Amino acid sequence: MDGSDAVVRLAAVSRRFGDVTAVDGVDLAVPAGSLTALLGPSGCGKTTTLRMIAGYERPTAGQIFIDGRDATTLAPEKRNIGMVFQSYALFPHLTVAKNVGFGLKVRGVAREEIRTRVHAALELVGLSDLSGRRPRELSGGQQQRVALARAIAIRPSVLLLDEPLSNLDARLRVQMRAELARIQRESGITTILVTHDQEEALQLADQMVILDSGRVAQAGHPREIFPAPASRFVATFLGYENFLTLPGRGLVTIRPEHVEVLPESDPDPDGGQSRPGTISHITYRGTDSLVTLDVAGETVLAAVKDSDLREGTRVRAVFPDDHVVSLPS
Ligand SMILES: Nc1ncnc2c1ncn2[C@@H]1O[C@H](COP(=O)(O)OP(=O)(O)OP(=O)(O)O)[C@@H](O)[C@H]1O
Repeated sequence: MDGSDAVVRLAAVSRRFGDVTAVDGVDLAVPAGSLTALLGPSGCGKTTTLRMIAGYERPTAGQIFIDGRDATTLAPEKRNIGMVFQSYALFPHLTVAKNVGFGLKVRGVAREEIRTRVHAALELVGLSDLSGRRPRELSGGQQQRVALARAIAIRPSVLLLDEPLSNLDARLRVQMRAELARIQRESGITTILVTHDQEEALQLADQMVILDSGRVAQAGHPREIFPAPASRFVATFLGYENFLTLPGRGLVTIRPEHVEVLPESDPDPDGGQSRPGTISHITYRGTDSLVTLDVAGETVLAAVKDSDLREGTRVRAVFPDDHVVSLPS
């Protein structure tokens, strides 16, 4: 897309802090109603990018457009942005309803209208019954929903979420992820989510933007990126663990669950290449076992279901063509 229908657009945006270039020439277009996930390892520039969109940080170069307007130097409160932080930042002395209505009150919205919008926002996040409680009387997941409702109630042009699920325990995180997907779909609100969790991005995003040292390493729909990472960096970040050179293919990667382990005496299979190797280690993981193979001095990981395999056994590691991804070397 050329970005003309984008709610948020970044054009060659950079941000330096002294010698550190936190964000380095990022172009980004976030279409209306979509969810874009900014993703990458610690220090890659996710939060700085989000803070520049929110207006808490100024770019040292480039431009930011919101709703088609140049917002590069606009104050945060003039940007019509809803934000949810890791810490939720709820007001402890205010009830849930007052927390959710806070942004509307400071914007001078009439009392009746505030009541209607607070009700709708609490309904959307499934908290209508708890509107009179204070934040300390809520679970982490419920506080999270209040923060979301508060951000949505102002009807922002864009909702910015900075690692919103990272303070929740693993089970709740998975539940809230599904809930966030539903809320975003139902509200149709344009959303930018910062996360270092690739599963979260894969599940939620219409567009994934993977950052590496402040630059866009790859951007696209999860279904495009996941099967075809453009570089070793992206592949590693998406959980591809095997990197090896295959004749006719050059440098390739393959996920452990796609490597097959056969008896050494088996013939080369159709539709794939294979290598003899030795099992150096087996880790039982409940639903499968992770088998570490030494293949001519290279380490190959294979996730196998049934395992009467033993350490020290000679085997054949098979790399099926349709799961082998070529990488630039
Ligand atoms: N105010 C600042 N002053 C100096 N350096 C900064 C500042 N803010 C960020 N940086 C640096 O910019 C780089 C990018 O930081 P940023 O917080 O954007 O990364 P991140 O991808 O959000 O990381 P994390 O996942 O750890 O939060 C890092 O090297 C960081 O140390």
